[in-house]
Amino acid sequence: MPRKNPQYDETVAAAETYSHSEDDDEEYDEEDSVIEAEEVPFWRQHLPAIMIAIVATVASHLWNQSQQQQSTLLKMPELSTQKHPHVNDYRRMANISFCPNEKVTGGKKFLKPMEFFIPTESYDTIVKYYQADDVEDDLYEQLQYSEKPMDPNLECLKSQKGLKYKGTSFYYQTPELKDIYPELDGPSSSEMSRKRRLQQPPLDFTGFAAKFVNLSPNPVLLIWDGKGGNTKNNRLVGEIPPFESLGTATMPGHSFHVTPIYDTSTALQRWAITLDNALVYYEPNTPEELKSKLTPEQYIKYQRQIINKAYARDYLISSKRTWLGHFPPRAPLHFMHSADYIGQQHKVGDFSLKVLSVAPRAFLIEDFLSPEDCQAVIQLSQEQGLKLSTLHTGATAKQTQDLSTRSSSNAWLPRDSNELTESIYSKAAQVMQLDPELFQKYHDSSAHHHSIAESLQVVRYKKNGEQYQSHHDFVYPSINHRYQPSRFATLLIYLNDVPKGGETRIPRALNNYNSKGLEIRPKAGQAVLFYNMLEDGNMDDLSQHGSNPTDGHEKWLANLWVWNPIIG
Ligand SMILES: O=C(O)CCC(=O)C(=O)O
Ligand SMILES: [Fe+2]
Repeated sequence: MPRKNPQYDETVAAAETYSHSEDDDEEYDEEDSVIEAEEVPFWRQHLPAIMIAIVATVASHLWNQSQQQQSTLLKMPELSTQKHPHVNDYRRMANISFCPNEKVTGGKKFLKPMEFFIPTESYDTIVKYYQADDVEDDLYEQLQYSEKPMDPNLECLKSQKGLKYKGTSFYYQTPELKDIYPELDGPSSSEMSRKRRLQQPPLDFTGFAAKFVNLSPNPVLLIWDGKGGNTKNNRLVGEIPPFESLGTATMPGHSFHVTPIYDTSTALQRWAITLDNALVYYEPNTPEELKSKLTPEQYIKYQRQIINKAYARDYLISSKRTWLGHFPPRAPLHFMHSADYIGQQHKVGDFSLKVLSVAPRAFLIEDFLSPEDCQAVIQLSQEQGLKLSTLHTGATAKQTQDLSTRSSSNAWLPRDSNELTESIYSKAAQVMQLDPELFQKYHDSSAHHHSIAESLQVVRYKKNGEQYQSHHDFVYPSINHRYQPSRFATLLIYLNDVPKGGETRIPRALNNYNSKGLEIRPKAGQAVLFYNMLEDGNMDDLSQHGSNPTDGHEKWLANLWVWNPIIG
């Protein structure tokens, strides 16, 4: 997995090959990054030296960090290294059924049943998904399982006749304006005036998430063609290992291509991406060729992608949204606050959450921190030292710095830095109605079994126009991970008042009035909670957000990212 170690320069980070291991306490950073494609052959040639440099850099970083933390460490409860009970009976296959007359419903408003059809060749792969749940094979490492699968769905699957298997699951139906503004949808308004009054003004931001899948047995590089179609503007998005995928935020009409990893001048395939064609496949071989050519390990990975492709098509038809996740769909384990209409209030203990946006779900929490606490957090981050912020493109990519995308600096504060950070974590858990025990500091390879929260990321934007372009906070997990870990929710905590510029912007927030979507002016001590995932397990493309450039005033905020179901 990519590390967020700021010392990891882009050349080194690009040298990382894909791996499932969580090997230190490093955390993800955001996506949307690009680096010069021309650099790639260099690091390929120098791979051994670079690998040594990685080990040395990470080791020295960890050592520095442990030294730093020891000096500030307080007496905190012993952290568990056990798998937390909240994932104990987790089943990846829980939200689908292959049995006739068994409707799987999410049991919630806006969750609608849907049918999907997958090829019958995928029988073995489906059985293995059930078996992996039985034995908790979290990274789908076993090719064969000795135990017989237990799930009754398999009997139903076996008894199905036909060219495809039919299954049921559910999708989240994006609310419409009439749901969000019930007062404008009253019986008094005639059909004509209702239409006039309920209309999203054309949004001035048209970006969206796109996902690229590599169905070839060779790794490829994904390259954004850049502005103006000049090859000089080409930017590397990242490497896509065989039968894996890579996502990035893009704009309509932008084009991308893939190349072999040793020859960035040969475009194997090129796509112009649109919102209704935002999930694309590089598939140079026929299924028959692949069947004869692939190892059993590769073939099952290929099959997982084929099932996902079929599911994605049916999901798009039902929900009208791109499926950015992986089959089998799995609703988040964590509680999600509902958001029925703008202005709705939820009382949670000492806090009140006010709905700012229904799609995506975003809430304002006043008085989350006192002005003194805000200052103390800023000071703590300054003592630690802020470093230029970095970016990454998801589970399969590296990270880098791109000042035109993200120009701020940041510092990371673990939960147990002091009593104040400790209290921020308990408040965050309270606001999200999640178990505070799950918000642990995570620091070793078993981390994903016992924490759902990253360290607090304190961010400073200088006053001269620093910004963060629209991006998604979710990451795209590998298809070969039973938990499909991703950033589920973001809690933004504003640490100072910013009278002009620097607004948080959610540019695609559904609303009746504003072409800019939703803009939030930072106010010290206020927090904003939004979800990056939907209740059907898909990533929420509408959660795309950014920070407007500052305009004469510094901006300070803290990000707290919460993962579902655990940190991967
Ligand atoms: O600065 C903001 O308002 C948003 C920050 C953000 O989206 C991030 O750091 O991921
Ligand atoms: Fe963000």
